[in-house]
Amino acid sequence: MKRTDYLNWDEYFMAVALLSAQRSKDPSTQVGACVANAQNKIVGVGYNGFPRGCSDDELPWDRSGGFLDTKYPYVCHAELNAVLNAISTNLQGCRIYVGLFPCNECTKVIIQSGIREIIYLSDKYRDTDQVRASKIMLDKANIPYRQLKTRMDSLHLSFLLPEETGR
Ligand SMILES: O=c1[nH]c(=O)n([C@H]2C[C@H](O)[C@@H](COP(=O)(O)O)O2)cc1CO
Ligand SMILES: [Zn+2]
Repeated sequence: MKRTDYLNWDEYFMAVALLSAQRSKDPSTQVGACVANAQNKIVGVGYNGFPRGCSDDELPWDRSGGFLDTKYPYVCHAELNAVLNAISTNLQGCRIYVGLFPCNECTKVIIQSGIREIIYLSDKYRDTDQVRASKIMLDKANIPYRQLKTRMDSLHLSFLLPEETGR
């Protein structure tokens, strides 16, 4: 009898996005993204972080203050990193799984890369003009977006060996 509680594809790619988010140093919002192609192969992952060579210890993670004293001008969003880290710049027919609804800047990157669907978890910034602009562009470009519906609230990973957990 095969297992019945295995992850479906949507859950699997979202879990990869959430795992990637655990790499983020942002103290307030950790975002991960995972790009899967039509064959259900992962072709890119990313999380929010400062550009390569820009030290996490020198740039600020603050949310408020003068613009240059906050993270906002510097941080690369998870979706941008996932697309840039992808094995090809042509992501025609791919889906992107992301923990947070993409902002307008990432939406432009997503559309231009050829991604054809967005699956997200949180839409906590839905009342911002950035997210409104995202949805205007996605609707015009005929790129569907949907919130992931899943049976599970959480997923447990253990680094213990099976013999150590007694399972
Ligand atoms: O789609 C997104 N992808 C993404 O990676 N981010 C990042 C940028 C910031 O590091 C963080 C948002 O920070 P905050 O929630 O503190 O404003 O999440 C933010 C968004 C939504 O704007
Ligand atoms: Zn963004």
